[in-house]
Amino acid sequence: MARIGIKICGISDRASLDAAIGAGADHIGLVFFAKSPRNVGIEQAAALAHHAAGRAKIVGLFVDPDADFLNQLRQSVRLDVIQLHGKESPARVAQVMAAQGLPVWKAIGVRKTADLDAARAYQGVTRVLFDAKPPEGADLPGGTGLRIDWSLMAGYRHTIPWILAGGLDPRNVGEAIHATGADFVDVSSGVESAPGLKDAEKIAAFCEAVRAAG
Ligand SMILES: O=C(O)c1ccccc1NCC(=O)[C@H](O)[C@H](O)COP(=O)(O)O
Repeated sequence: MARIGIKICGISDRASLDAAIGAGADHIGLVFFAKSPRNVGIEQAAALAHHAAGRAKIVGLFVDPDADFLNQLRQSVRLDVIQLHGKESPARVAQVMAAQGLPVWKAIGVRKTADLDAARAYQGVTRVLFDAKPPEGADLPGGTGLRIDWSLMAGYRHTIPWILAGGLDPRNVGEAIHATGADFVDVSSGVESAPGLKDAEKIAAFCEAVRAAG
């Protein structure tokens, strides 16, 4: 089996960034969403992206961003991937891909099989990221620690490369990989000691568990 991709999302300080890369994460998520405890400012993000250059890819995570914000941010922050984690339509996702000229990942909230089918509308996107669907009216659309019912994904025929997210942690990620066949996993709150505070030991344990499962 090829190496399983790992994204550690919601990094906001240099020590956690080094811990994630040192543990073997290949993608680092920077959250640009003011309501999130993981939100990073433009200067902070620029410094983190610069520090990670050549060692890991930087995924900028946005919730229904407007074009001005994306354009302004990209003047300062070097991104490798844009992750759209809001209610972006397939047409809006295609627009962002064309305008920004970067790989785009679209997050899809999953509670039932029909939610997996919803991903088919996003053909052409670089990857879809299946995350647990938060309850209606929740403050955050992601980084919630909620988990997908992995049995929905067993044997599912995907038509777009995908990533498994939602409630993963060092203890359950091996089982999640075996249950779903994921070849790319994403984690945020499962490697934190408090919301927004990454824990280097948990990051290392998570990456080790992914390697063991692969
Ligand atoms: O992490 C956030 O705070 C966040 C805020 C708004 C939109 C998305 C957000 N995170 C997206 C991610 O890619 C998370 O890694 C993913 O939702 C999994 O989170 P978790 O269940 O905490 O591992």
